[in-house]
Amino acid sequence: MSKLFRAVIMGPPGSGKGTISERIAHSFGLKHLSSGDFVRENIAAKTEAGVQAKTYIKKGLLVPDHVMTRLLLPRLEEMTKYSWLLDGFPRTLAQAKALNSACDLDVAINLNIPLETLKERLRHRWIHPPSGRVYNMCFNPPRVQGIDDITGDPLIQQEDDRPEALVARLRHYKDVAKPVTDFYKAKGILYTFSDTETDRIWPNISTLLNTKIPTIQSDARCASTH
Ligand SMILES: Nc1nc2c(ncn2[C@H]2C[C@H](O)[C@@H](COP(=O)(O)OP(=O)(O)OP(=O)(O)O)O2)c(=O)[nH]1
Ligand SMILES: Nc1ncnc2c1ncn2[C@@H]1O[C@H](COP(=O)(O)OP(=O)(O)O)[C@@H](O)[C@H]1O
Repeated sequence: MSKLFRAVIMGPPGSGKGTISERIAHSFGLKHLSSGDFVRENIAAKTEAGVQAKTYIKKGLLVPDHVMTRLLLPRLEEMTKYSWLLDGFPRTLAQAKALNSACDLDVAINLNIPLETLKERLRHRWIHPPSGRVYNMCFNPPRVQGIDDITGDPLIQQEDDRPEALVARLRHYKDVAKPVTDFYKAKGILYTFSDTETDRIWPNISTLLNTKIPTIQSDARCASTH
């Protein structure tokens, strides 16, 4: 039977999901699917779910589960031929259950980063909102300070990356994420990585995926010869 590789990556805001997802996509040839990008695409295309999502995002809220799953699951159906890594979804147990009924995951990567580290990182985070590109003035600065490398547009700092807002976001994250990590732990696919530096976490994730991906893709190759 053909078997592709399917993973999710979870972690609090600023834990490095975006950064690590890019490295995984690049090193292992998986498609990096970001829920935030899907939301932005749907808003730009003015789909029904996109119009609904926009009303929540404008207020700085998470998109409700039923809107999010309606927006995301059809996109995953378009990906049945590909191995992928999903970043930013699921964020709640309801989303994890919806995803579970749509596909079988191989691995759930969970990033566990100390609060002080997250606060420090997000203080230095600058973003290019139209593309979602993220910079860090210490870790991966833009070529010209305050300017997006690709478009030359000015970069901005997000309101909710301010320290006071961040503590509330992180507390909320913990409450909502715990049932999701418990769900994946019970399935035996949860892999938690704890450190203060992405560069120290990355080799461990790479080792894990090296053990998981070759076997799965060789299955897929056998299947494709029939
Ligand atoms: N100093 C330092 N900064 C890092 C490290 N890894 C990532 N960063 C930076 C890049 C960004 O400015 C910020 C957050 O990283 P990401 O945007 O990759 O995180 P994530 O996608 O989890 O955040 P989000 O859910 O979008 O808020 O921290 C690291 O090991 N050290
Ligand atoms: N799984 C999800 N559940 C609910 N809302 C989501 C989800 N993924 C993305 N969103 C919405 O889209 C916005 C942008 O997502 P993302 O790019 O991941 O950025 P952020 O770092 O702000 O979470 C989020 O702030 C949230 O409102």
